[in-house]
Amino acid sequence: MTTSLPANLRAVGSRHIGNGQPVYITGEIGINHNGDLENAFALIDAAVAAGCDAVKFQKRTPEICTPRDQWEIERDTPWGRMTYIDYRHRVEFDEDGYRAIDEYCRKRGIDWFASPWDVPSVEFLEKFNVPVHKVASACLTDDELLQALRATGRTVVLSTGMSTPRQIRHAVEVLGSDNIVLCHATSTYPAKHEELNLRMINTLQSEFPNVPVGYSGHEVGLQTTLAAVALGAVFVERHITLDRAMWGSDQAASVESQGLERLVRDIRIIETSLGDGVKKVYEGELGPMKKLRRVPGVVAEQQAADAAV
Ligand SMILES: C=C(OP(=O)(O)O)C(=O)O
Repeated sequence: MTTSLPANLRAVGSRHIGNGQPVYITGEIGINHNGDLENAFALIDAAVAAGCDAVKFQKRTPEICTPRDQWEIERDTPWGRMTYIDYRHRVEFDEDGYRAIDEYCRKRGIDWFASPWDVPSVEFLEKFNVPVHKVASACLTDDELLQALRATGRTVVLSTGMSTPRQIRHAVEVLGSDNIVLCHATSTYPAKHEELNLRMINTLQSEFPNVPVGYSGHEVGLQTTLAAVALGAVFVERHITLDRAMWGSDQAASVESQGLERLVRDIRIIETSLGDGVKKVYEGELGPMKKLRRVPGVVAEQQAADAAV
């Protein structure tokens, strides 16, 4: 699993995340499937139609992830009134469910992975050949979980919402910097634009120069995620939904299928437009140069000489 790659690239199955690679775009299904495999398949279809590289889920062991004092609290759900712990089970897929998802994603030609929220969920996901694991911002301080993820040898995407710089540094140390992708995030749903702090992408790039940096967005709208790509994010994750009005805590801050198509289209345009930062005179500029420049230079020779330096 861990191979010797250039320092700023990370393996994701047969692909790579990092500079010079297409942005790895993930449609975060999370629990927006509401425990229904047909919804999950429809969301996978939407991600494939948009051109996403992957879909993502969240995997929890409800008894570990739900504080004991919350278990018996009753709530109204689309499936009737039930306790919180029963609801948490209702939105989890079992092994058969994930086998069906695995098969469907293979058939549709898209990667899938998940954020395990506890150690048994890491073991559960390891039964599948997932290309990468993700650490949710809420789990960044869970050293036991990070150690279990490190032991898998797979690339780990570490989200950094709701975290202090010291906590981020510690998590990077526990995971090891050579096998992770860092992800800037603000963990509010939806996140306010004035709290997105997108320049953190550059701060993370400077502090961890050999670690690819991405963005996990929870804002309303698409422009700010595109700005994240313009700032150099090489991994992007947005929640996706079949309908923002559906029941569920993450639906309202999610992107519907048409928005997702626009997002992927525009990310591909931006990444192509960013180029390599090396100045050149394009063939197509020679005609306008001839017409518009009063003092012609010797472009071809100079360009060849510059390239030789
Ligand atoms: C909540 C998650 O991630 P983030 O913190 O990036 O939103 C997750 O991956 O489950």
